[in-house]
Amino acid sequence: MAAKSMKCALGSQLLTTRFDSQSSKVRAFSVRCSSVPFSTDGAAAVGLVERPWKVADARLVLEDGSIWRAKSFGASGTQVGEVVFNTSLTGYQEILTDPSYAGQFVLMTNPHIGNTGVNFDDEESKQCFLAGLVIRSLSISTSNWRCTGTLGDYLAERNIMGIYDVDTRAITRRLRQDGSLIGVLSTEEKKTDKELLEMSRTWDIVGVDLISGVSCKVPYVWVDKTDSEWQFNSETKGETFHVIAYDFGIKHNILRRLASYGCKITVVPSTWTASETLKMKPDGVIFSNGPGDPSAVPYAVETVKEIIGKVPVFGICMGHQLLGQALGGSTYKMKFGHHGGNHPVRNLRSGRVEISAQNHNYAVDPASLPKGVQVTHVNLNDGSCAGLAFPERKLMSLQYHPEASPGPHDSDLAFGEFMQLMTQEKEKA
Ligand SMILES: NC(=O)CC[C@H](N)C(=O)O
Repeated sequence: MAAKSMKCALGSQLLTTRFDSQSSKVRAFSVRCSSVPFSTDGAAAVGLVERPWKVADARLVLEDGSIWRAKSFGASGTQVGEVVFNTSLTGYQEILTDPSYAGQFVLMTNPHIGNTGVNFDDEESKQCFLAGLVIRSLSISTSNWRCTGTLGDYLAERNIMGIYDVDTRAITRRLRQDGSLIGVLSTEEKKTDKELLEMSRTWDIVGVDLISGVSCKVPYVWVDKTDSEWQFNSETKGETFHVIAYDFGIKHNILRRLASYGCKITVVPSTWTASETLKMKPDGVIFSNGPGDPSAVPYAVETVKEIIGKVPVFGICMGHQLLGQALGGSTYKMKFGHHGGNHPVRNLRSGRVEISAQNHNYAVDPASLPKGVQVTHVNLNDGSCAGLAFPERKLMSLQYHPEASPGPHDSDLAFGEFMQLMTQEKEKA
């Protein structure tokens, strides 16, 4: 009798299914769990026998003095960072690999995370730069045709801490009320609550250059495109533009979308000078997304200043904030920022509302911008500036993510607008 065995690795657990290929009947089924939890309420579990899959106790100590007890998965140790909440329902792997989260703990408001595991295609950068992951319930099993591993193993291999069985709703309400908070996550029992609190109160993310830690070190050429189901814009002319993309922490899908629109792309480090860029005679320049405080990177603002007006430029998120500053405007820190795949934005030129993917803690103050700069998009949740254009100086920018990944694709047309900007410029020459 021909029998086959299918194995699916789930952390250090093993799920084995044996089936008879002639009768197609499952003959044996076993699940071994040692690191993947069932969701249990921490308080309710008191007095119960410890579950075998629990890795370690962890504490998240926030700077307001609150202490959140949780269970740990992924890496162990002690880590400090700013806690932000993300309202995306899907796409945790893209979120984990978005370099703009460097220095931050991402708390997912969706309570059930890990159910699709991880795969090779959903990486948005070569590394996880975030401080850690905070979730309510870690899925006991993974089920997806692309799955190549579990979330727990993925985080452990990348030395990223995660916690589950923590009241993510209560923390989110606190962050909404009081604003973003610095926190320290620790699995080290010998560290006292006081020590961890002290650590959270002496660390700061404002004024720190986080871009230099995530940017590439040398230029490289990007060629990968998105798959065919991403072809939303039938009006692309198929012209080839050479685009220089400044890597302030660039997400791969920005590069894939540009490649799909027919661009030849050279990615350059954040410190690449304007004169080196202009010498390469690009048709356009992208200023990418990136982590941290836009006021902490004056060298990048200088570079942007020297490039604008000379070639068409498109700023995305951090790139948009740097453009705002380069134009003479100012940026400010928001109360708790925007993080998620469900933010409504109004395109003021078309009147169209786009549901957008967002991830930022800073915003451009439109009142600080000089005459001639147009606010093209507004976030409908709080009225903040979500996009700019200055046709005279061939620039456009968005505070959010037209490349999605994860998130809705409503704003992909922005890449088409950038192609138009480059076409107009080519026609003038
Ligand atoms: N996604 C990004 O580029 C983030 C921009 C900036 N670091 C902010 O938090 O506002």
